[in-house]
This record gives sequence, structure tokens and C-alpha cells, in this order.
Amino acid sequence: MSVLDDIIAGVREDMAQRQRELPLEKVQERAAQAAPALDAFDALGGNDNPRGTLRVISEVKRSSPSKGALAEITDPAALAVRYEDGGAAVISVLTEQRRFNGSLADFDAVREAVRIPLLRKDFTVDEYQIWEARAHGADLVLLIVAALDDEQLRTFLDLTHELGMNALVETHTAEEIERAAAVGARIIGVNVRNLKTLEVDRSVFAALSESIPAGAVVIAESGVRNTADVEHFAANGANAVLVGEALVKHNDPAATIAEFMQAGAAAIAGRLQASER
Ligand SMILES: O=C(O)c1ccccc1NCC(=O)[C@H](O)[C@H](O)COP(=O)(O)O
Repeated sequence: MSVLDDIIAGVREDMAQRQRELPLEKVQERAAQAAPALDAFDALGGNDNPRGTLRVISEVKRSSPSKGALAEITDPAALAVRYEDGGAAVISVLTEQRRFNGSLADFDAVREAVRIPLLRKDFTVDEYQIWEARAHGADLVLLIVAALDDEQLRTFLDLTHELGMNALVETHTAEEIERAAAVGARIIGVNVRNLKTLEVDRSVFAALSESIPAGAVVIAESGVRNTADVEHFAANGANAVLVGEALVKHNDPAATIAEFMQAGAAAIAGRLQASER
């Protein structure tokens, strides 16, 4: 069983428990009462032409299967406020419990504290989780192509859009990018971490980003350690980077986000100039 399969097995068990406690109809009632979703596509520069700014999706991440415990994060809301102050475009909150030590309670605390779009970062395998995300005020959900068949991918993306949210559709191979494009994904991430082996290979992004259709927002996910990594991803077509570990371990995450945005903007300016020549 791969790491991803193992995570998903636990996610299904935990979701079954929540479904017993709060059936879908109740979650749908709560979703209907939630404030409308914020436009994460716009916040990530989807409507800017040319996309001259590098956006940062900043993640609230306590633990991970690859690294174990990363940071204590006793107050996720306070961390999120620092992210917002630093200029984060979107905040990602991990809600998976067993391997990432996240929760919907963390998500709720962050939702109360900030006004920018929020990604509910979980392993989506059922429509219930998409309704649940909306009921908790999410603006963006994660759809991992490797975890879904084409029918699920299309149905889940359509439901996400019907509920007024956007989806970060995550890929790791050329074939997964084709599948994401075929269902009309508007925000496509390339995760340089292989979720089946946990290996991080930053070269995967440059090899794949050109095959992402024009018009989609391009996200480089995982493995950002410093400004050099941001420059590398931005020079190779990233409109945004999704960063967890480097921010939760830093004592000044706001300053780090600002540095990443500055480094990314310079690299994008270089890329745009080169394409005009
Ligand atoms: O982070 C992991 O070890 C991991 C393992 C298996 C599935 C998903 C995993 N992480 C989810 C992510 O995509 C990252 O949290 C996110 O991209 C940020 O990564 P990083 O900046 O490297 O912490």
C-alpha cells in the first residue's frame, strides 16, 4: 500500500465517523447558511494579464508523513494572521488528523481570524467533504488527481464550482495534467513531492509546467526552502507557490512570505522580458 493509499484509508474511516455524527443533509443546511465563498482564482492572479506577481499560499501544517512533527502551532489563528500580514494570497489549513495533526477546528479558528481565501487541505474522496468544506467557510478545496478516477474528478470539480468555490487540482505527472485539463481545472498544482513515495524532486515542476493549459493558474507545491527555490519555480512558470514547512518553522513567517513574493516577482519579470525578446 502506498503512503497516499494509507492516508486515504484513514481519511475514509474518520469521515464515516463524522457522517454518523452529522449526516449530509445537516451539512448541506450549514453550507447554505455560510457566507459566500471568496474568489480564490482572482486572489491567485487568475484574472491578471500578464501575471507579474508571485503569490504565496501559506500552509498551517503541524506534522507530515515525510517529516513527522514540524511545529507545535498552539494557536493556528495567530499564525494565520501573521501569514495574512505578510501578504499571503491564500491560506491552506490541513484538516487531516492522523498524519498531519490537523482538524476542522483549526480551520474554523483560522476562518474567524482572516479575511483572505482559505483552502481546506485534505484528501478529498467523497462529495461529503466538499459540502463540509463549504459549511466551514472554505473558498478552495484540494482535488488530488492521483486519488480520483475521471468520473470523480469531474463530479467533484463541478460540485465545487456549483457551491461557488474553486479547486486546487493537484498533479504530479504529464498524464495527470491532461486529466486535470480535460475536466476544466482552472487552478492546477504540480506537487514536486511524490505522494506515493514521499520523494521530493524539484525538477518535476519545470518538466511539467509548460503542459498546463494557458488560462489556468499554475501552482508549484511543496519543497520550497528559500528564495532560490521560489525563483526557480517562478522562472519556470509558477504563478504561486504553496509553502508549509519553511513557514511553520520560521520565527518570522510574515517576513519570509514578503521575501518570497519579492524574489518571485523578480524572476517572473525576467521570464516576461525573455519572452518579449
Ligand atoms: O508533506 C508530506 O509529507 C505529505 C505526504 C503525503 C501527502 C501529502 C503531503 N503533504 C501535503 C502537501 O502537499 C504539502 O503539505 C504542501 O505542498 C507543503 O509542502 P512543504 O512546503 O514541503 O511543507
